[in-house]
Formats: sequence, structure tokens, C-alpha cells
Amino acid sequence: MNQIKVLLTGANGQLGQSITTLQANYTNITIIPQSSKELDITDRAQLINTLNKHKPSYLVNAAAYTNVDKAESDDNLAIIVNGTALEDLASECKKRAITLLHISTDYVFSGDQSTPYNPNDICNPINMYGKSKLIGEKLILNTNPDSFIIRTSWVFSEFKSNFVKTILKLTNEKNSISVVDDQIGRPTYASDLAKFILDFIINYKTFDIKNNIIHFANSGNCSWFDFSQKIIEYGHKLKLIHNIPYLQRAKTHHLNLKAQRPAYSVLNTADTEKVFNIKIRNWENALYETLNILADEYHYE
Ligand SMILES: NC(=O)C1=CN([C@@H]2O[C@H](COP(=O)(O)OP(=O)(O)OC[C@H]3O[C@@H](n4cnc5c(N)ncnc54)[C@H](OP(=O)(O)O)[C@@H]3O)[C@@H](O)[C@H]2O)C=CC1
Ligand SMILES: Cc1cn([C@H]2C[C@H](O)[C@@H](COP(=O)(O)OP(=O)(O)O[C@H]3O[C@@H](C)C(=O)[C@@H](O)[C@H]3O)O2)c(=O)[nH]c1=O
Repeated sequence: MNQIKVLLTGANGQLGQSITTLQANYTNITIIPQSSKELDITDRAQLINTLNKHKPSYLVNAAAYTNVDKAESDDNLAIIVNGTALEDLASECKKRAITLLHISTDYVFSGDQSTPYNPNDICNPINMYGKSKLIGEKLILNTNPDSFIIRTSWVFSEFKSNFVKTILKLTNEKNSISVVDDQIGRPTYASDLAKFILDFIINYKTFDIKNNIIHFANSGNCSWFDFSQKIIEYGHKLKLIHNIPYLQRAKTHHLNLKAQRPAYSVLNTADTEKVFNIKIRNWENALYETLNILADEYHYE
């Protein structure tokens, strides 16, 4: 089979590292990983050079400005990286017939709903990060309607910093931690998303895809508090945590965070599971696997 060349931007991020790690399982895919230093997606000349040099058939854009609170004051940069730069990305891909897969977020939704969000539900982001990501989605689909937008939520992994690793760290430093119980979402293991993306590249032409906006998240809903409870339970079982701390419930408005968060940002993945004929595993199972990997790394250190 011919090798499929996939250029990967944001390669040092959680998703980027998860995709490059999985490369070994996909002998017919060649990933060309580009860190932010190798390819700054806001630099059009650099983008053109990179595309001309590598001539990929696919571009997976895992690059993003992901600091939700900082985006409130650093809005210019967030809007460029997550928004306006993507018009160039989409048009340079279109010129070269490169299929663009772009990753977006549950934070494009307001959180006012109480039932899971479908891909075509109205987006009305309540923070700057969500606004910038929505600008990006729209520019991509207007410029290059053959692109795919894969929305995900609450991403965790063994890589970089993320909520799971923060809770493990806090738990080992404090006797008591407090976590909000009034935001509901779907935690997603970056490696499960990475596998979905690579399988998608191999198989999507064989599926009847009617919507270029696709939702992917591990199954099951929870609050950050519920998520923390499981991180602590499994972390203790796997000896990543030595003392179980007191876990206190908190409310978002008491935290005085710079950015607002949607109270309910559960993505509906029913269409994804139906169209691609997959069953997405639950987040607890995926969390246990991540913690197992972290425990192995920890015990070897
Ligand atoms: N993390 C989450 O909870 C969620 C993430 N998403 C989306 O998933 C995608 C992947 O997120 P995730 O892997 O967690 O994010 P990370 O923050 O882990 O990684 C993002 C990567 O993008 C890179 N980057 C930032 N600016 C640029 C730029 N101008 N040019 C090139 N690269 C750049 C960063 O580089 P550097 O390391 O140099 O800063 C970083 O390596 C993003 O689109 C994000 O919006 C969606 C829902 C939830
Ligand atoms: C560490 C910590 C966080 N929290 C709260 C703050 C916040 O509302 C929530 C989660 O913390 P985070 O910093 O991970 O939240 P946040 O940066 O909002 O996470 C989001 O990131 C972007 C990139 C996305 O796209 C979203 O899907 C989502 O994952 O938990 C506590 O209540 N106690 C704690 O000890």
C-alpha cells in the first residue's frame, strides 16, 4: 500500500505527542511532526515552505493556544493562532489538495443546554478561547469546505501538563484539595482521539460522512470533581498517590477564574459512533490506562 503522508502541526502538544507515539501501529502512515519551533502556523511563508517541501496528503492541525484563562487578556494572540491563521492554513491546503483535519473544542458551546450538544447545534462561546476556536472553525469551513473539524473535550494524557497530572501533583502536596462540581463534560484521552484521527485518515473515504463537523470524546459525563475522585482512587491503587487527601466540592464562581467556563459542555458522539461504526470507551477505563502509563514511568525514574 502507498504511504500516506500526514503533516502534524503542534506536534509537542498532548495530542501531537499521542499521534506520533501511535505512528508505530500504522505502517502505511508517515507522520511528519512539526513542533511550534519548526512550523509556526501563523507564519504563512514558513507554512508554504513546509508544505512544498514535504508534500503531505493530509494536515492534522493539533496546534492551538490552549490556556483558557490567559486567552482573556492575550486575546490578540489567541485569535490569531486559533482563528485567523487558519484561513491561510485552509487555503494553502486547498491549493495543494491536502485534506485538512482540524481539532476544536466543546468550549464553542455556551453550556446553557442540559442535553448533549450535536455537531450542528448553535455555537455561542462564553470565553475568549472558545470565541477564537469558533472563528477558526468558521474560517476553515468557509475557505475549504472539504476540511474536517473534530471537536473534543477535557483532554488528558501522560504528556505535557493537564488536569490529571495537576490533580496528582496537588494530591501529593496537600492534605485537602477543592474542585468544582458544577461543570459537566466528557473527559477524553488524547491517545483515543489520536487513534480515531489515524483510523479516520485510513478509512474515511469508505464511510458515508454527511457532516464535516465531528464530535469525539470518551463516553460518560462527569464534573471535574467526579473526575478528580477517580484520579485519586485509581492513582492511589497504582501507588502514584501515597496519602488520600480530603476532596472538597467547590463552585466555579468562588474560584474567580479569569475566563468563564460552560456549565454543561457534553458533546454528543452518537453520529460519530454510527457513521464510523465504533464504540467509544468510557473515560474511567481510559483514565486507568493513562495512570498505569504514568505509574510505569514513575517507578522507572
Ligand atoms: N487540552 C484540552 O483539554 C482540549 C484541547 N482541545 C483542542 O485539541 C487540540 C490539541 O490540544 P492539546 O494537545 O491538548 O494542546 P497542547 O496545549 O498540549 O498543545 C498545543 C500545541 O500547539 C503548539 N502551538 C501553539 N501555538 C502555535 C503556533 N503558533 N504554531 C504552531 N504550534 C503552536 C504548542 O506549542 P508550544 O509547546 O511551543 O507552546 C503546543 O505544543 C487543540 O486544537 C485544542 O484546542 C479541545 C478540547 C479540549
Ligand atoms: C486544578 C484545579 C482546577 N479546578 C477547576 C478549574 C476549572 O474550572 C476546571 C478544570 O481545570 P482546567 O484548568 O483543566 O480547565 P480548562 O482550562 O477550562 O480546560 C479546558 O481546556 C480547554 C483547552 C478545552 O478545550 C476544554 O475542553 C477544557 O479541557 O477545574 C478546580 O476546581 N480545582 C483545582 O484544583
